[in-house]
Amino acid sequence: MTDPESGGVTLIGVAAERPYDVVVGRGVLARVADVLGAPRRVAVLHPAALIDVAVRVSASLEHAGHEVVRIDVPDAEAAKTVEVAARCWAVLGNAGFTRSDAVVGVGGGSTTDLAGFVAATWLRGVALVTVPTSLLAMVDAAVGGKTGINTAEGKNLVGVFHEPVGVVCDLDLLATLPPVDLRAGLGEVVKCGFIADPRILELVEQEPEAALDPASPVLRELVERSVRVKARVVSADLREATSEGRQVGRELLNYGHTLGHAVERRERFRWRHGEAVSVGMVFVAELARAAGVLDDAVADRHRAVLGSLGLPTTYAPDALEDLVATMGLDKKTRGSTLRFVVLNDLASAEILSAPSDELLRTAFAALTRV
Ligand SMILES: NC(=O)c1ccc[n+]([C@@H]2O[C@H](COP(=O)([O-])OP(=O)(O)OC[C@H]3O[C@@H](n4cnc5c(N)ncnc54)[C@H](O)[C@@H]3O)[C@@H](O)[C@H]2O)c1
Ligand SMILES: O=C(O)C(=O)C[C@@H](O)[C@H](O)[C@H](O)COP(=O)(O)O
Ligand SMILES: [Zn+2]
Repeated sequence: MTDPESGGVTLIGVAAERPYDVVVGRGVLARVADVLGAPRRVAVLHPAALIDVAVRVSASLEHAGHEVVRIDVPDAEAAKTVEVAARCWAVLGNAGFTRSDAVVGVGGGSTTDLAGFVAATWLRGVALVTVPTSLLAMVDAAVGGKTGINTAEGKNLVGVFHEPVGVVCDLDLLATLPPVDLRAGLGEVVKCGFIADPRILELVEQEPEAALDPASPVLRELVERSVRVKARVVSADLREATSEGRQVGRELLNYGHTLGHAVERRERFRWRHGEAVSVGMVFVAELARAAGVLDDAVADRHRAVLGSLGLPTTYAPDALEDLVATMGLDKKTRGSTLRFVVLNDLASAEILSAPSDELLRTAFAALTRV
């Protein structure tokens, strides 16, 4: 819903045990204090690169009477480790954080995933507000309550569901986001287009350069549409518990992630998440085509849309065995049965279980062809 009284701020509701809003607008950082309400201790987690934003958020919290502790965490995936979480727990313990206190994550998806994990685990759960600063975190990571850290065995293997009490997306922050990270965020935006909102695909196809411009109204529309997709899917299946047979619940949001997460691990997290998901979506499109469930037009559209944004659409030909081993630990896998979210049409998905080696090889061969 857009609130005309609030200067073009859009509020998108998420139905959780305690429903919350995603605030989307420009110059909206002060809303963090509104979300937190009565004064308390607040830990603001942020990477050094975003200290200016963290200081602004902290100042507005202090102005509202909160007692703020800032915690500088490593940048990007280096934040998502048990060692970093333990360092944050130590700060909270030493500062006397109780169950009435709160954690605020200011940063990209890596920071909000870590902040969520720390908030979920400290005293078995304190309030969390996410302040996503990257496109990817605004449209995906900061919304929906999935928190997590990585282990040597793979991506997000340790984590809990812990919904934020609010999400504040200040679009002005995208002005400083490096273009490579903006592009990676569009990987998740395009995912939302394929799984639920084809208008997103049309907007990107019509003006890919506007999608890559942080000041453009097109990008704002893409953000709002993507957040709506995420909010709708999450609200219907908060704990990713309702995929049954071929029915797809929250696992829908994992489109492209089965192979994508394996690529991230294989690349030692030097690839951006959104880049790996881009390759992962092309792979599942090829898998669905090879399995005879997806027509050529929709399958080909994956490569075309992602390629028009400069996202990767091919991968190393010799990697399949290694990737299959890593996918064995994907959260959708049951026993030794690999399960993939595939499309049978635009905005229509099903689960493809236990694909044969031949099917996997066929899809992978198509992915490695330039
Ligand atoms: N929990 C979820 O539901 C969910 C969903 C999608 C992705 N994720 C996770 O999110 C992570 C990826 O998030 P990401 O792409 O935001 O990566 P990121 O957090 O690593 O941020 C990318 C880079 O952008 C910088 N940055 C962020 N905002 C900036 C700004 N406004 N100005 C300048 N620099 C800025 C960061 O410092 C970092 O160097 C992955 O770990 C992924 O697994 C989680
Ligand atoms: O919110 C979800 O559910 C998602 O799957 C969104 C994904 O974009 C995100 O990368 C998520 O962190 C992946 O989750 P995982 O359960 O596969 O670790
Ligand atoms: Zn993702």
